[in-house]
Amino acid sequence: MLQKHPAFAGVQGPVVVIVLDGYGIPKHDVGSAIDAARKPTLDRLLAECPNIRLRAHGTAVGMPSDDDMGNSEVGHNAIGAGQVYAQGAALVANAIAAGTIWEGSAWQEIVAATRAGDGGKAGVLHFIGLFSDGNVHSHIDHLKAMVLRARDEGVRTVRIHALLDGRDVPETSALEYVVPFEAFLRDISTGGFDARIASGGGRQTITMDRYDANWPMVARGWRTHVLGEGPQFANAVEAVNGLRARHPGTIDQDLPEFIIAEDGKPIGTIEDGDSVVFYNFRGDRAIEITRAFVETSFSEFDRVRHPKVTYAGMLQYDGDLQLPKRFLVAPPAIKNTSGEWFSKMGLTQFACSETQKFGHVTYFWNGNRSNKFDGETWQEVPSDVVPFEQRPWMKAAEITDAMIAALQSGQYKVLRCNYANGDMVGHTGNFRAATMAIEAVDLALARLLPAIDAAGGVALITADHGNADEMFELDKKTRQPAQNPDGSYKAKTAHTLNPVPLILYGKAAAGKLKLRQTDTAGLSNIAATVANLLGLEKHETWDDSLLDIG
Ligand SMILES: O=C(O)[C@H](O)COP(=O)(O)O
Ligand SMILES: [Mn+2]
Ligand SMILES: [Mn+2]
Repeated sequence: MLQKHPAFAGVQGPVVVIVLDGYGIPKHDVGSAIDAARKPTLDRLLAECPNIRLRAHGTAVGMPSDDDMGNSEVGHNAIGAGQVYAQGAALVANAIAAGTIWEGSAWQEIVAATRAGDGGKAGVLHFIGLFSDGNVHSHIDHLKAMVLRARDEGVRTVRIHALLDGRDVPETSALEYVVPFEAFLRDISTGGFDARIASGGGRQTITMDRYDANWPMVARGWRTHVLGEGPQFANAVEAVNGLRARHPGTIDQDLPEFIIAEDGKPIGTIEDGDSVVFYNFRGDRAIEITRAFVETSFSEFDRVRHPKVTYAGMLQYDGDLQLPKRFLVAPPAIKNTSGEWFSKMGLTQFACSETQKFGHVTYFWNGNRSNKFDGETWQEVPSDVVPFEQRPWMKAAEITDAMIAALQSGQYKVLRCNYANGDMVGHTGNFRAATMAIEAVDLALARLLPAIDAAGGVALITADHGNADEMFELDKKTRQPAQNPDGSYKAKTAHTLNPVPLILYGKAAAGKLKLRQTDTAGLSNIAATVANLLGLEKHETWDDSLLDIG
């Protein structure tokens, strides 16, 4: 059990953690939607309340290096678990470097199903995944290593289904990946080995939906990858150029699907006897397409055909649901989360967000666990299914309504929510909309904070990583916002490497409680800080509390 704190009995009312998704602390005011936003509440909090900066990227959240930006998965894992685990990106890179990935039964079964046999028809090995080096969902180097290994182990035909990124990497960078990769595939396609990109499309158009927000997107991906339906091109370079010409101004993540065909026939439909590796390591956007492949009875959309394939995920995307059963690398085994221990202490917990971030504040928060702990209540506000630059307020008001109702009910001691705006609108690259997104969050806080005071509680206001703080690409050398020859700036859609704020709010804390800035302060220190605010000592596995009890 968590011990009573020796010096502090805890605040009388509830402790609320508010995650402003994608709200980093900007380095430059140029290109910062956070500087540009009118946000009187946040400005007042930063001026009047104890606040510090937290590290939210790189090794501080379990990424392979400090050049890696943070993301929602690793950020919410760190906040909820109070600890840093080596995350998917690092686990896969290590498994490839050490060669352990090839020794596992999953890889061997994938290869055995498609290896050229004596006379029998060898199947095709398909790789589907996000085609970039963003390292949030996937890394193209992992794909390269698997294609080479498959060739060396006797697979004859490889087909790649490339989801164009432009969201974790610059918004129109697809050809920087496609051109060298098609050249690499041509180089290695000798001696009877044949590897080619067979289909693809923008990641926000096909396949990579999450949290059941937009199944038609997954259906469209199925028709593309499995059935080979869509506009045809001779190769992926021509596809990207052709689609850009047909859809001027469309950034990579939003491009439509494409099919590579010869004489009108798609070169890489997925058939009985083939193997399929979904090579994203991150789960949220991998679960729906995985279900479409592995479930026998399936009613989310009409699959038309359900090929009998040997399917593997790069990781297991949901351990509780065992989805999928076959996976190449074991996911991090996250234990002793704050949700679990607060539950063991008999504390009631409330978690709320809108669909786009609902799994973040529940599943990721609880260490990738899809079931609730005792005493937990989860509330999902359905997200709009529209481009978020058209509705940058998203569901901030409705999440606030739900939080206020939960606070007024008096039923919960520990509450948490996620406002998706700064991140989801930040990913569109639309500066004006991102500014409005931050303003919507500020309005929401202006309503929520008085309800916390009325309940005698406190809030920790923070973020999981930056995004809206940098809406223009930075020059690689100077790290300043990069200008085009005509003086304009290039929009940036990805997360940032910036720290995030941690603000301690509440009349119940005023004057007595402060936050300690340390060199290493990061997201994984939040769980222990919450425990202290509840009058408890941290669990021994959690990183230190940042609460200064005066
Ligand atoms: O999946 C996405 O939308 C982006 O790749 C990462 O964003 P998130 O980590 O904030 O969800
Ligand atoms: Mn996020
Ligand atoms: Mn994001």
